[in-house]
Amino acid sequence: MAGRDQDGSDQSIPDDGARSRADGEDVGETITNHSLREHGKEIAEDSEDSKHRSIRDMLDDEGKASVFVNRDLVEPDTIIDEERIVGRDEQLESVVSFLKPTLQGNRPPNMLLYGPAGTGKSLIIGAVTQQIIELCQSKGERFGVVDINCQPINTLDQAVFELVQTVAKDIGVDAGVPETGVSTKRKYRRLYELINEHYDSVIFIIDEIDLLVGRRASEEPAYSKLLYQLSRASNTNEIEGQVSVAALTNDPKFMENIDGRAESSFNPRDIYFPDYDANQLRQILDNRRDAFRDDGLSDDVLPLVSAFAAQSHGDARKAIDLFRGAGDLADECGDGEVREEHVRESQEEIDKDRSLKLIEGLTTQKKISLYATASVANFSNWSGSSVPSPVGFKVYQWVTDEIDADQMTRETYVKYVKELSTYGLISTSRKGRGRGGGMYMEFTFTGDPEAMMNRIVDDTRLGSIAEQEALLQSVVNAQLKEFHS
Ligand SMILES: Nc1ncnc2c1ncn2[C@@H]1O[C@H](COP(=O)(O)OP(=O)(O)OP(=O)(O)O)[C@@H](O)[C@H]1O
Repeated sequence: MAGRDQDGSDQSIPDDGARSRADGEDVGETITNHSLREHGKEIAEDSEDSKHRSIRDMLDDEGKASVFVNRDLVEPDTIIDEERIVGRDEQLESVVSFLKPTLQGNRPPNMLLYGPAGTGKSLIIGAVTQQIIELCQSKGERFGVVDINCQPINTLDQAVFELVQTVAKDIGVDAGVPETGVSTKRKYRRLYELINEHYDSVIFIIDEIDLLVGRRASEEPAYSKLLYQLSRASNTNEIEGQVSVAALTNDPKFMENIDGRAESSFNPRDIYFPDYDANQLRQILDNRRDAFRDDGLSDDVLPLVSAFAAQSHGDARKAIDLFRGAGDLADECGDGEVREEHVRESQEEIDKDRSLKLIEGLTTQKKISLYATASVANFSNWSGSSVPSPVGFKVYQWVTDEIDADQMTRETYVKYVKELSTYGLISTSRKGRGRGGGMYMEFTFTGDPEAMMNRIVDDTRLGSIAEQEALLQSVVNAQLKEFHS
């Protein structure tokens, strides 16, 4: 399997010649159930003293030193130094030039930072705003950075409350409004009050903005209302200092779905974050190499981790997770050095874990929602395999009828499927059906939808549906045809 090869260098993943951990060095003699029982008896008969010794022995046994000397550096949320940032000069320069007016007391423009997952959007805006905070502090000015992620948030009201809480936490005061039982208007008022009391100027950073859709599909999306309110708060004097809003999204078409009124008040400067090629990923990892002991990494580890990550759409977060995972595995095995086999095994674990753990933990209704959605992606005769939510919902209704299961509303179905984007199994975007046609969500699977269907079937009573594959396929395509006509 070859990785992306933009400059002709070899980024392919070498064949798996590595031994698995189980057939590696001495793993001890095989212990049968019988010998275990016997062994257990002996232990029970042993004195407290010997038990104590063996625990102490275990605790005292330092084994081989950890491969890490600074594991924090490969934690996804660590704020890294500027020198470790790779390949984002253009984006850094744009964000700096847009936010510079703040330092002169002028209003910076709003911004839309967009691009695939793990491409440094949060990192860049975080790095620049951090410097502005420090520069403002040195001049005795207070620059507030109010940063929220919309992934776990469902409604506008929750988003405004989250903003209040974030500000209150930053300045060390009580939120001053309850989460429920008061109007959204009152929460906005409290937000503005806190900001006016404590900051001279403020930037709102709204991550994963496109996921803040709100509950009702027929209404203006919650993100549109939020952007409208925040970006006009300065013009209406609700916030006295300078205000800027930075929205972060994976959806390149985000602006197509926002309301005209919000579009004109938000009116952002765009900054695009393309995905990384294997060389950039390698450089990103190389700049964090000091997370490991000098002799803690074998030579083939860095190229292999970056080649795997380049295959996962050039996502730096995945590269860093794999780097850390391989190190953890080497530590668990007490190997003292990260080697190719740790990377491969860790990658397998990541792949297996992601979907399996997730599916195991889902409720039946969520499994049915996922199954119906995956079947649309899998059986679609239409170009592309993205799933319009109205089609996914119709197929979900068909499946629930067939297996005689409870049926949720379309809103609940959409909410369930949207949740899966948290795990990177699905990406979501909001689409319009043209003038007067309303909005809908579109789901795209990042992995193989068929593999996902098989896993769900293993685990639920959906087996009877799987046996009617041809019928399901025709239901899917009939619904798609109706939707597209
Ligand atoms: N150019 C880079 N140089 C060094 N590290 C990077 C770079 N880009 C991303 N990273 C690291 O990758 C991880 C993910 O980056 P970040 O959170 O900024 O991505 P994002 O584009 O905001 O992703 P998402 O859309 O999923 O929120 C972080 O740990 C970050 O430090």
